[in-house]
Amino acid sequence: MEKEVFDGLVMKSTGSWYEVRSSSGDHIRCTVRGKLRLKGVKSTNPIAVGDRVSYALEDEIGVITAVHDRKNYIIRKSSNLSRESHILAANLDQAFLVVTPEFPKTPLEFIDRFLVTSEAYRIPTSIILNKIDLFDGELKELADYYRSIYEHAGYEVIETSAKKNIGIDYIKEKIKNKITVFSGNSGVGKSTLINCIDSNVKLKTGSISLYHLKGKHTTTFYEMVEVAFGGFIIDTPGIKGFGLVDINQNDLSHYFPDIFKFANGCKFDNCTHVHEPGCSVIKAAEKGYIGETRYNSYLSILADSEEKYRNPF
Ligand SMILES: Nc1nc2c(ncn2[C@@H]2O[C@H](COP(=O)(O)OP(=O)(O)OP(=O)(O)O)[C@@H](O)[C@H]2O)c(=O)[nH]1
Ligand SMILES: [Zn+2]
Repeated sequence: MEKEVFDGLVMKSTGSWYEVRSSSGDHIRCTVRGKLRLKGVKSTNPIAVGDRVSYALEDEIGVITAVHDRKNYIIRKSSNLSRESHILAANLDQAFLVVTPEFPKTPLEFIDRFLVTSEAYRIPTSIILNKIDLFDGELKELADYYRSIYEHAGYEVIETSAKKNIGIDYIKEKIKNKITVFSGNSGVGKSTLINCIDSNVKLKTGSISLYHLKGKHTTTFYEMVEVAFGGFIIDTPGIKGFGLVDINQNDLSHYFPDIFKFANGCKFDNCTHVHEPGCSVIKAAEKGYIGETRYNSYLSILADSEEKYRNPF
């Protein structure tokens, strides 16, 4: 007799077993047997947090039989030397990048690099300007400066104070029934914020060591947590952006929507918008239509990718 197959959502992955949430909310420990064929992805882990899977039950244990098509995923190279990649999470509805203009200062270029990766992965991203309670008086200008840069670039900027309970209801509304990744530098208040959203949520990330021929190397697995009012949160402590995306120099401007919208006026199709004559991006930057800091980050990331191109190892 054919075994009954259920649909579930992967909440946790350790690389060897998975925690899958059933449609009724139970958590089932699952394994994978044999090889799961996945289209187009060469990765060390076939299943990641956020994956929707089919599984069959054998006694109390689930066996994952299929991974459903992903709408997106974030991936990291297993190591610098490796061609294999590790999928960190899949099917993300949105990312919240938590930043503070001071205490501690989140560098603008860090924000821009994060946004490049989230654009590349097609994950809608909002910027959360946290600790807004600290930015009154003279410091208000600084918060306004951050806000205006990213609103002008087309991103939603949400001001919050985890301490004074500002903006929290709005965040809750946005999280409801979605998979949301929280990211941001250490100390910006991610944990405090998440604790305000749902005080029962205790986020963890597990580090599991994998031994490769080239020596020890640590891989981080993400874990998803369900919030009481519906929805799932993934916390990504300390990571820089979503990790590596290989971006072709000609494609970089695609990931700056505020820059890319001017690119179709450029004289040359392969314009890098750095020095070319007849470049409408340069013109737009000079006229202030493109934010100065955004354009500078574009140049800086482009220079990095040129460097990598010349010295791939
Ligand atoms: N004034 C003020 N302080 C805050 C706010 N949110 C968080 N903090 C404080 O900022 C410090 C860092 O907060 P955490 O929540 O630990 O920061 P985190 O981003 O989770 O840091 P990591 O765990 O290192 O990634 C703590 O002392 C918090 O009390 C806020 O809205 N206003
Ligand atoms: Zn151009």
